[in-house]
Amino acid sequence: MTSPRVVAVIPAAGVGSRMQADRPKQYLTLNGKTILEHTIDALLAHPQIDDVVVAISPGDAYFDSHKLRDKPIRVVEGGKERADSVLNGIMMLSENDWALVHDAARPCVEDTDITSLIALMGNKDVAGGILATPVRDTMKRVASSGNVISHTEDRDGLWHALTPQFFPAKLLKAALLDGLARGANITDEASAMELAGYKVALVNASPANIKITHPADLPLAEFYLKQKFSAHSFTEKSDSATNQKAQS
Ligand SMILES: Nc1ccn([C@@H]2O[C@H](COP(=O)(O)OP(=O)(O)OP(=O)(O)O)[C@@H](O)[C@H]2O)c(=O)n1
Ligand SMILES: C[C@](O)(CO)[C@H](O)COP(=O)(O)O
Repeated sequence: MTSPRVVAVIPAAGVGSRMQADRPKQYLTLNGKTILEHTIDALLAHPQIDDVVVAISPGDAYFDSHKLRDKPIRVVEGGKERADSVLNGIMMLSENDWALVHDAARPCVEDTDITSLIALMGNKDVAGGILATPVRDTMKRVASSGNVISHTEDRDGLWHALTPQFFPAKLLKAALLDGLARGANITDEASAMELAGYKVALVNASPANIKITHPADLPLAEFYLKQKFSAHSFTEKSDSATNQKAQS
């Protein structure tokens, strides 16, 4: 029996209001490429990802000018909320596919972390999983309004959910439809799967996989992308050196 396909679904239909830029943040340029192109290229480059679906806003005025349709991807319309965009993307998948949902705003994702996440496909104890990183700061809860601390949250066992988030497309589609129908606040795929009663695993991943949200995130993402690129080119150089040695 052939193994299920892994299809990346990239929600890229946001407006980026918190970035306060002159365009949606996924079309801001870092190191010569748009954030969206960095993210698409990172997923297309992963050997275990079979297909890429991108959800863009119906009124997107940037996608075509950046020649992104020239890439081997499929494009769908995004929706009002992120969960709607994800659902529209998942509608393009077959029943046996696994969906690897990854924010367009996270271009710094490490391929090794994606590999670790996809390995969950063989784990029968969970429905799927997400990349995550442990909370490092003391976490405070403020009173309902204002900025006065009501108490300190126990941070033991607290994690930042990242993306990609990886589940069988059939289960995720049903969980999203049910969660949205119930009016639940679905801010990531795992919250829909948890609501549906599934076990979801965390994969401890690089904290460099930031979601570019505010202006201060841009230079940090630029730094991480440069690090990634130099690490990959070092690997390619050392691999080719090894191959040359093997052939000599
Ligand atoms: N209706 C929406 C809203 C968000 N997204 C995508 O979901 C990802 C994470 O969302 P977020 O960081 O909140 O992006 P925005 O919604 O664009 O940002 P903001 O909340 O600041 O407007 C982004 O890649 C964004 O493009 C989407 O596809 N469809
Ligand atoms: C999916 C996500 O990136 C996991 O942390 C996050 O929930 C997206 O939230 P946003 O408000 O749509 O940026």
